[in-house]
Amino acid sequence: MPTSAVGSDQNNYKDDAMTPGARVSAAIEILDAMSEGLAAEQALTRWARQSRFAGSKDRAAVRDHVFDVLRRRRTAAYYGQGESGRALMAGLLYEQDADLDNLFNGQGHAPQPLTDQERAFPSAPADRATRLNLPDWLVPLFDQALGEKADATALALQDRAPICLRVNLARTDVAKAQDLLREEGVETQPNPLADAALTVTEGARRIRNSRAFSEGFVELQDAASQAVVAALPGGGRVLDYCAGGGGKALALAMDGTRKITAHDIDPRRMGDLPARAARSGVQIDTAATAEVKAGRPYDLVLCDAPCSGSGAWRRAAEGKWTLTAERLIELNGIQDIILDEAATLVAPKGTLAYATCSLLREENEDRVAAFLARHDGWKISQMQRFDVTPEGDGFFSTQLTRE
Ligand SMILES: C[S@@+](CC[C@H](N)C(=O)[O-])C[C@H]1O[C@@H](n2cnc3c(N)ncnc32)[C@H](O)[C@@H]1O
Repeated sequence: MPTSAVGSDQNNYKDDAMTPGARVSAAIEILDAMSEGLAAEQALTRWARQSRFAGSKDRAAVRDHVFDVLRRRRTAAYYGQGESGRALMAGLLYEQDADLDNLFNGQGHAPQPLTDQERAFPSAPADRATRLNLPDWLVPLFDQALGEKADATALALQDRAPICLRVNLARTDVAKAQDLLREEGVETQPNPLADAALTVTEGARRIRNSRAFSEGFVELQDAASQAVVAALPGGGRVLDYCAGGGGKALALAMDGTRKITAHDIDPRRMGDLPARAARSGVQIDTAATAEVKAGRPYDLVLCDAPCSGSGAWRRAAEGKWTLTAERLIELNGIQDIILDEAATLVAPKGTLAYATCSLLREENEDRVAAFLARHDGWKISQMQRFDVTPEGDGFFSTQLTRE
């Protein structure tokens, strides 16, 4: 075990064995590893393996530093006057008004003190894209999609996302779930976006080990994502066409009125779904593409399509910097194919629901318009946009019905 990275309790494997400065050094090391091509999660995992001395609070603090930089990479680089891990951390901490002298003090494993040149932080950026922490090419797309909300939305994406839970109403009610969570040190408050949604206000790191979670009383799920499902028609045969890990399928199953089939082009993504469904006490069948076709028609087909994830860039901030115009066009092609395939599976008078966690018109309204231009006999029965807020992620959903 390295010794100088830890404080005076270095042999006790405490939750917070590292000094604040050592945590900054760790974040710098991880950001530098990312500039050599590692993804954030890979770089964090590698650091954690090499840093067994770090306690859970240390790991959480280092992770927060890294993801804070990813959300604010452009302003961090601007204030830090460079792209190195050290420059990014200095820029971020300057922007956060942190005590730089204390953090960059060269003691133990803390980073060396800032040089005079590093300390010459520039004044606030005049450039709009930098100020909004967006790549240049995305600014017009934000303007087109969000109009006067564009700046506020981009700025909201700089902050940490809320941690939301879905109370499994198949098992319990909201008040009982809150009590159960409270007994285990997790404080919550009702989230206005959906009846079963809670926002975690304290003890988020205890959720995964809690009885409430392990016994299926609550699931981690963004509140806007829950609201999208809550707006869907109840009853009947339902196909979750892009089920992935099954978050929406589980939410769909909760009211017990629907017979649910989950499908994904990559069935491995649904690998945990049977266990998650069993834990939640709900029934979800998984099916391959051929079985899904044989089993048509469905009263409701939900397409929770792959997308840029721009509405959820607070959680997956790397996407903001790795998305390209070419990839966006590629995603649009996939989204069109999914809608075309799914439309063939919907019963007469049935509903085709399309959802993305994207903010961009290209992935949302434009895909729906293109679908309607390709297919006669469908009409929009509902269309909703969810803003990026302290309550939930940005989302888009449309319900199309067969005339
Ligand atoms: C946004 S994710 C789904 C998330 C999931 N619904 C949830 O709530 O946890 C999109 C999923 O669509 C799947 N997918 C991509 N192309 C597809 C296609 N042509 N048909 C069906 N699924 C597809 C991907 O494998 C991915 O798992």
